[in-house]
Amino acid sequence: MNDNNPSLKTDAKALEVQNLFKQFQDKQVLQGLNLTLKTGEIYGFVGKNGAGKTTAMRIILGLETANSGSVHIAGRPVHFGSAAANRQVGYLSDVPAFYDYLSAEEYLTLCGRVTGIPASALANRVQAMIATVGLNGSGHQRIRGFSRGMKQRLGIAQALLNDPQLLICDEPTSALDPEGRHDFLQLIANLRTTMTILLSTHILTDMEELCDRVGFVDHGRLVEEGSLQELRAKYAHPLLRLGFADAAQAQQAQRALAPLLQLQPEQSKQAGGISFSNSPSTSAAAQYEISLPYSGSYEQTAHLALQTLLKAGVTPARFEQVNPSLDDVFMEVVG
Ligand SMILES: Nc1ncnc2c1ncn2[C@@H]1O[C@H](COP(=O)(O)OP(=O)(O)OP(=O)(O)O)[C@@H](O)[C@H]1O
Repeated sequence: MNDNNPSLKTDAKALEVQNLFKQFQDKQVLQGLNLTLKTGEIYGFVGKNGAGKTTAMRIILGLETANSGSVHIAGRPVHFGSAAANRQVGYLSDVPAFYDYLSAEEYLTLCGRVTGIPASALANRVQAMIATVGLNGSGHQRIRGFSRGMKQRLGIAQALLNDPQLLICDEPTSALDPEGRHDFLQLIANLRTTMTILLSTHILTDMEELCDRVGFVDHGRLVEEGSLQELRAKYAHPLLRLGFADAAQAQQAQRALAPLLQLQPEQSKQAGGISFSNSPSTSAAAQYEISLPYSGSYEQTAHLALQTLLKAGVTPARFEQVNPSLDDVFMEVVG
């Protein structure tokens, strides 16, 4: 697929957003957003509700005007309402809308006609897309009977119909159950290297496996970006997490470990200290929990912590190494 796709063979940036500003009434939504996607990468666009992700995506798609700034796709400028831009980009919304009295094949054929795919190529293209998204056998079925996951697959088929250089997915997994999410993410992973993909999401665990890079947007600005490895190294410190059977043991452990790690017990977890978890939903041992951030070797830290606890006469009910998740990094950057 995409053998004729020039963006995958040139040095032009797949997407270049420069200094984008957008105001709705008196609300400044985008405040100098810069975003550059390398050709062929999968990029996670992450931000809290209202950070400006959808607005940015709509401007990239030529569906919304910007007050100032520029958007280029594969070196070509995008203007509001520009059909040329739409041809280069495939778009999938969180809950795509269809004419659900049509079958998947009829719907894709209609979309292909509207977007000008030559009649001679259309039938084959529709079948190829149905196969790509794993809807074989369901092409004749009315969309009305499709599950959400199937609809999302059909949405991807529609987005890919024009052989876009850039695929933009806005919260594509938010309406799916875990199995639907898994299948959808696998489908996106299979598209890796055939095109450039920009995915916005709140479900950060979905990004962990999939994205080559992640960018955090906050108040309409890109505040940080990098590979997960880079972001973890910069922001997220690994933890030793220890669970205790009761509060007394946890407090005793806390006193013993505090001088060892040169941390004051009253420091908050965010400040890199020791904290108690008292979530009623967790097991007894997990309710009295101490988290110890560390840098350097896990083995050395774990030995030291265990020796200290044994000396203090406290036995942890649970002892685990916790690697920071993307959620932790996100909280650190925009929390
Ligand atoms: N057409 C509009 N008119 C007025 N305000 C708007 C319009 N579109 C978006 N906004 C406002 O712009 C802000 C950013 O919205 P946007 O949808 O871009 O954020 P988002 O990061 O995609 O958030 P979410 O994850 O909740 O979709 C919000 O405060 C929203 O209410």
